[in-house]
Amino acid sequence: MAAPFVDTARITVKAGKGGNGAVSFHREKYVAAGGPDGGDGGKGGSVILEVNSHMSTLMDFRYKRKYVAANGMDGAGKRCSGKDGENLIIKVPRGTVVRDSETNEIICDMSERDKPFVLARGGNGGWGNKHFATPTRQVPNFAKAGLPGEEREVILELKLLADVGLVGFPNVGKSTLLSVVSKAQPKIANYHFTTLFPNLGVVYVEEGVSFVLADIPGIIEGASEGAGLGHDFLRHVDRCRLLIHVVDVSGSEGRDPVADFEAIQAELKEYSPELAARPMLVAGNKVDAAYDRTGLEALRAHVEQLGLPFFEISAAAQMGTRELMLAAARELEHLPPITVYEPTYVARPPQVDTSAPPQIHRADDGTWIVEGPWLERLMANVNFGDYESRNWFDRQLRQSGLFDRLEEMGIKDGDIVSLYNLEFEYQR
Ligand SMILES: Nc1nc2c(ncn2[C@@H]2O[C@H](COP(=O)(O)OP(=O)(O)OP(=O)(O)O)[C@@H](O)[C@H]2O)c(=O)[nH]1
Ligand SMILES: [Mg+2]
Repeated sequence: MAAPFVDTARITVKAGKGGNGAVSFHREKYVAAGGPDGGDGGKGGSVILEVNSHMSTLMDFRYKRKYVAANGMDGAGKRCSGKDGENLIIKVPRGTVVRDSETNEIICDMSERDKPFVLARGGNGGWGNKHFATPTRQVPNFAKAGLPGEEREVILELKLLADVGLVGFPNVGKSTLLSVVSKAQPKIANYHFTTLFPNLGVVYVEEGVSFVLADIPGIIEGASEGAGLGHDFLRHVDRCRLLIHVVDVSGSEGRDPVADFEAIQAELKEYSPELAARPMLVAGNKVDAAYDRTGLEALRAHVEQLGLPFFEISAAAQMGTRELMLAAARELEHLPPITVYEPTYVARPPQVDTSAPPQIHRADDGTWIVEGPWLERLMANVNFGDYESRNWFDRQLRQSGLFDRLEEMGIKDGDIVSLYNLEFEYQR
């Protein structure tokens, strides 16, 4: 499978514990009772979030879920303070929103923020006994322990996923286009619904000019009623500033480009009128195979009449693709970011028949791999950025009997379960 698309992750962060203060007394030859000289413990390291603008997904967080900063060192004699624990810096893509996993409250929004954010504060070091000598207590035989560091579980969600989104019927060459203009390697095949999860790629247009391009599953007529993969995954292009509508103009499948174009426009409108009205470029693809140019020219006339720019391309032969990307970059220059976080569309989860038993096998590394056609459909329709949608997904999984099956097979707490592009630790 191509690099999975991850727009949400759950991680635990733990700041370092403060070092303990020391109990120690000054010792020197011929000095009988030296005073207390126990040093303080060092401060525990904090866990700090920082934006890295080169990251565009939350992928890394699938593989590492626990982030622990270093503890402070204990104090020592001779008034030596313990060393502070080192801070742990976690890099997140710009646009990451951090929520508390229990209350779902937004802790911080790393969209506009260029300053680091302290997510979990390190515990203070304990005082050494040198602080506790008083005229009446000359031999303080105690010191303070370091304080624990903060620990919390948070959910990272990525918004502003891509600047430009590819939309169109299945099999028109959206993934091929992404693969030739970026380093992304989405799955490409000559059948419908090759792409099940969105793919992202960074398009470097010229020095200093780049944007993120998203390739999503194809949509078909009736998608708003749940046909094909439905249209819920359009949420992944909800926040794209620009859409590129890809149409197959080769006439190879006996399709009419103008009718195809209009059918997709209608589905976009059905999903969200706002999205349908987004700035759009239209790409007539597979011109290399368009032996009859009638459909192509009809589409060009139709699109230009609507006032939309039209591009003739062959993604496979890389013809016209650079011009298209340059035009996209030029458009983006004057399109403001879309910062509404809450999706304008509330997902209506489709009916998914989960009665067929899933296929389960155990990988060499112990991961439980779960596969099944209904699972694909669940995955394509869940929006992990949306609380309701996540709950719906959880419910469906539970009802499917998957967890009972896993328990029969001997799954233990802490084992990793992998469902397509989602991995989680099993907890009873
Ligand atoms: N002749 C020709 N074939 C192309 C071109 N671009 C893509 N194809 C072929 O069209 C088929 C579908 O390409 P994909 O890129 O997988 O299409 P898609 O739109 O991503 O399809 P879904 O993921 O199913 O929505 C593949 O067999 C490609 O090789 C092109 O410019 N010319
Ligand atoms: Mg595809």
